[in-house]
Amino acid sequence: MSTLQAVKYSRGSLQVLDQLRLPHEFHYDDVATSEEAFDCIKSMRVRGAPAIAIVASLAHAVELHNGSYHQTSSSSVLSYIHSRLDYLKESRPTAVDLTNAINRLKARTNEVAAGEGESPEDIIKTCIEEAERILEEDLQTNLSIGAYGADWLKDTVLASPEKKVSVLTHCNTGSLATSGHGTALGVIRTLQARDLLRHAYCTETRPYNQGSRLTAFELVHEGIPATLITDSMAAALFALQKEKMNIAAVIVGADRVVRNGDTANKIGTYQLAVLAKHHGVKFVVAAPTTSIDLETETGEGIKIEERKKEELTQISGAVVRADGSVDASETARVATADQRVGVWNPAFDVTPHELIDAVVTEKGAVVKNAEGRFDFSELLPERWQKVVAR
Ligand SMILES: CSC[C@@H](O)[C@@H](O)C(=O)COP(=O)(O)O
Repeated sequence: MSTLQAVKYSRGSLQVLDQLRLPHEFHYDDVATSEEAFDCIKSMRVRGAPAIAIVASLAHAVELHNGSYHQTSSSSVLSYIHSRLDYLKESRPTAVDLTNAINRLKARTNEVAAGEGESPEDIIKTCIEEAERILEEDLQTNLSIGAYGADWLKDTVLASPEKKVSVLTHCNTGSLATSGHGTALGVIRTLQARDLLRHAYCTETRPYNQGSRLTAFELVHEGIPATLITDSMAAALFALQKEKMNIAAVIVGADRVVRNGDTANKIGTYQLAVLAKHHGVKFVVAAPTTSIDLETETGEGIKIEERKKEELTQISGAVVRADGSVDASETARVATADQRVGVWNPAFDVTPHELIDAVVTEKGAVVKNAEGRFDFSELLPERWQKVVAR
């Protein structure tokens, strides 16, 4: 079975799967410039914190590879690269992976430019190679998150190995949101591979339906036993199915985990954390360390993206024929509300750290300390030092 690929990259060429057409149609767009990447990210043809960072970095790498800078000085190439990266950073504000990737590319190109006799070509080559490393590292990162997450759940909620665990997830955090395997969905995949998973539930994830369009699709594609629910069914699921199905954890991804552990993720995550607490279900955030923002102290400092009203008042999909089959060649956009109604459409919410039991990263699982706070100083000693030194 082939794994789903959000991006296809070789040096000088980037193709990005148009996720707005899923699950009915597979179509890759060529993305060769920063402008094309900006549009692709903003319109959510690619989405998910790690995938956004990967597409921005690689699109700029492609742009550099295909450009001609032979007559330019090192300093002008450096400032060109940095201005393109700054532009890309504005495409979506909440996921910090993008900012972290851009800071990494800037720091690496600064380092090379500061060396003696480095040519514009050296700076360009460095930027391209660093962007490629971001892609390569992400897959390994996700596999590690999967392993640490499955270990943590096995140690924490599995009464006995025979008693497999069921979990609920929200939004999409799988291969389509990353370079492969996924974060929260990566944990579910690893549980399944270890024969520890009883059942996976996924929410529809209104208003953009990443859960029904993407996660449900990935779960079916991977042959994982799964059930789709609407966001509003989570409380009833815990009340009526928790004991029977041994639903032991909610596992979600993150767009930004700040210093005290408060976590921004897809709208609807916070209400799931409240419900999980009420029903004695563990609440786990699975995210790479690139989603951790040590600069921001608490969730109050996170900028939440607000999106256009049509995401609530309209929906698009493939046409269903009278016999129940889906005609992928015919799509329709339909109104689901009076188009004049006022709309509030925050794309993310912040789950307070009090409601989170563990943050699972590629370096291990972090739980709260005796004071009830997450402490990332041991996980990220260098980044921590830089922050506290300020
Ligand atoms: C591994 S992706 C983690 C998060 O980015 C994901 O849960 C999420 O909130 C995605 O939001 P989206 O608006 O689809 O980019």
